[in-house]
Amino acid sequence: MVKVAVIGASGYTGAELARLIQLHPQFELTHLYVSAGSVDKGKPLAQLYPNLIGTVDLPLLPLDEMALAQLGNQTDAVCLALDHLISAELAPKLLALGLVVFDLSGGHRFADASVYSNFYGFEHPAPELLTTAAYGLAEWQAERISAANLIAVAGCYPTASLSALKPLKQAGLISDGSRPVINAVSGVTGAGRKATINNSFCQVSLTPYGVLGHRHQPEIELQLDHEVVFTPHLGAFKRGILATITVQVPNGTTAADIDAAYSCYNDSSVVQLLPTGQWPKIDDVANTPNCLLSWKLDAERGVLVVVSAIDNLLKGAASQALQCMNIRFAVESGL
Ligand SMILES: NC(=O)C1=CN([C@@H]2O[C@H](COP(=O)(O)OP(=O)(O)OC[C@H]3O[C@@H](n4cnc5c(N)ncnc54)[C@H](OP(=O)(O)O)[C@@H]3O)[C@@H](O)[C@H]2O)C=CC1
Ligand SMILES: CC(=O)N[C@@H](CCC(=O)OP(=O)(O)O)C(=O)O
Repeated sequence: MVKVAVIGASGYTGAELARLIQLHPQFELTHLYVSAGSVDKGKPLAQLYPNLIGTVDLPLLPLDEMALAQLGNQTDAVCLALDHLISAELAPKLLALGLVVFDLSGGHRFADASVYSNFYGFEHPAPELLTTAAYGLAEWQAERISAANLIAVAGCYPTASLSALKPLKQAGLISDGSRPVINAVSGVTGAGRKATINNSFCQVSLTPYGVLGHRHQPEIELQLDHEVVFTPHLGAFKRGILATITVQVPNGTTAADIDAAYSCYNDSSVVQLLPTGQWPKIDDVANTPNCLLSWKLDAERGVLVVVSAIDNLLKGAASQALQCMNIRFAVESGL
């Protein structure tokens, strides 16, 4: 059994990940942590999430210096379901203890530290680590993930977008000089568990945010090696992301070319193509680890529309982290 602890376990992604690890036949969930001063320290996780009663019995422990120092003897891997800067500060300490670190935040997704000052609002505290991290988009980075001790689990919108776009890029089906246009809507759990005025029920409607400046635009561009225009939206539902992506394809592109590009997912149980004419819905992916894709081509005008749907807390975070853990420790799926 591989022993795993979760830090940030009372949050939305941490709680999902705790459940998935607990149910995995080859992982043992050892500890759940919150901050040293957390109002939830000492409470069983299942008190915060009663759907976990009988599944996860562990309490939320305060992560003080002593708990941190002991982790090296108590566990093999640690998952960070934390704010980006806190993750970036903790990761070097955990790696120094010999632990394998799976970071669900954006704290290690860029080799170039200047992205953190430009898009995240902080100077990265451990820039020397950034080139050692494997990007955790499971279907595309298995080789690097299997060899890394620091895995930067892919972002939620980037997962939806890249799952749709990478097969096209790989097949040369994105016109040179064009920028795919990604319009994506996320449910409110994407903003985390902490209450703010922007995620309060009566405030949420359907609106874009982060226009021409969201931190996921450079993440998508880096991993796609192609410029895009990305516009996120917040919608009045709990969980899920639906991305509608418009792509300019080269002259002469046929439906058979698109089919061939997406055949890379033929053996995937997670990323699945819907039959032509059937579009994914949020309800089809909420509470599942799947990414559902569907597309339509206007061959005459060279325009392709691809729709991609995921659960932001699962394929966009926790179940993707579990996929990465499966790859890193060479164990069976357990999803
Ligand atoms: N929500 C989503 O859809 C997605 C989120 N992510 C990323 O995953 C990370 C977690 O997100 P999410 O679950 O939504 O966040 P939440 O705000 O829901 O949870 C954050 C967790 O971190 C804990 N925490 C805060 N400070 C510390 C600390 N110093 N030490 C230990 N624990 C701490 C909080 O508990 P307490 O404050 O009580 O200590 C809580 O358990 C973020 O980086 C986010 O960007 C990635 C993909 C999707
Ligand atoms: C609806 C909402 O607020 N979504 C979050 C994205 C989710 C997230 O946590 O981003 P990472 O994947 O980079 O960690 C946002 O736009 O900041």
